[in-house]
Amino acid sequence: MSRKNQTLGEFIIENQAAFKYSSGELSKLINAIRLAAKVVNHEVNKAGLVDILGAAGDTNIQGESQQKLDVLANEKFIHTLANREIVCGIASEEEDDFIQINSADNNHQNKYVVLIDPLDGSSNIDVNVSVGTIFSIYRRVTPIGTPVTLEDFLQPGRKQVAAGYIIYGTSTMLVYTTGHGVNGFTLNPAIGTFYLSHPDMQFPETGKIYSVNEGNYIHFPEGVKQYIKYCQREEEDRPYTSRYIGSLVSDFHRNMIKGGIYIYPKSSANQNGKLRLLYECNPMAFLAEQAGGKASNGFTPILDVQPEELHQRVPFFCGSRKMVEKAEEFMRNHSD
Ligand SMILES: O=P(O)(O)OC[C@H]1O[C@](O)(COP(=O)(O)O)[C@@H](O)[C@@H]1O
Ligand SMILES: [Mg+2]
Ligand SMILES: [Mg+2]
Repeated sequence: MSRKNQTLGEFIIENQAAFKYSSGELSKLINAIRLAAKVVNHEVNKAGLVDILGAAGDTNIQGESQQKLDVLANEKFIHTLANREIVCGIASEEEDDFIQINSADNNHQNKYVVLIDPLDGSSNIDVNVSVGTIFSIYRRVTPIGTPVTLEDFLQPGRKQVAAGYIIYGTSTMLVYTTGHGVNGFTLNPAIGTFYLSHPDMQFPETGKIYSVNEGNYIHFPEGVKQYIKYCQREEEDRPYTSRYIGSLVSDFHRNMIKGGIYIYPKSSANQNGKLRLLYECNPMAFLAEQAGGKASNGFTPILDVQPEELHQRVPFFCGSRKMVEKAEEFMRNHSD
């Protein structure tokens, strides 16, 4: 039974037995993510002091200008994961293709693939607003002893064995699930240890916060426009409050604690929206469902969407169950 203020290390060991394939490898993997999180946290916290603010000068496969911290966080996570004999492949927002990681005996014995958004909320890095890292973990489907293939990464979200995020905010937290609820751990920077501060996190069934970039309003589908109008009307428990940090991890985290909905819909400019299915929407959807919330593309649960490409985008509706259901109702009733 998890105890408040238990360390993350203790929690991982104690909960390992609850995991179906428990051979200790997933625990080692979560421990590696914990280590990489601390390394990146250290860099984020002193970002203004050393030369890691601003653009790195390259663009990633999505045509986005890479920030120096995007590149640094990407390197730290890949390096930390690759050196621990647990992963056979890594895919990242900042890498065009997936990275093959062979086991020390050269026999492709490792079982897990990891997909990461090394630095989420890149537009907020230089302005000292909270950012994050998102991770998603699958067991490979191709035979052990053979190199991983794209097939190992293009699994529906429902197949995830673990997912989570790190939020580098007023405090640094690691929030994750292995399919047995969602738990949040806060880093004590003085001693570099994560403690269980938010056991069994739950989305309130409904809330009064909506998060959407209204600057894109005119390009939104009619269903989203009508839902935003519904949120703003003086009726019942409305109007709701608009809150949009512009870092998915931070908007999600706030909504999970206070109740709310985050929407990044398709638009006339982006037919599939902006967020990436594999390393943004799937992990957040797994967390949302494990915390009693809901996540869809406006119609279908995100976790049931069959991925086709590594960096594919998907419209994203996520948060308190009743609010997402209401938004879906508007999408059904107001098709473009
Ligand atoms: O500036 P916009 O278009 O509202 O987009 C903000 C969204 O884009 C993101 O920054 C995309 O993630 P990255 O920063 O990892 O590319 C989300 O964190 C955020 O919710
Ligand atoms: Mg992101
Ligand atoms: Mg990113």
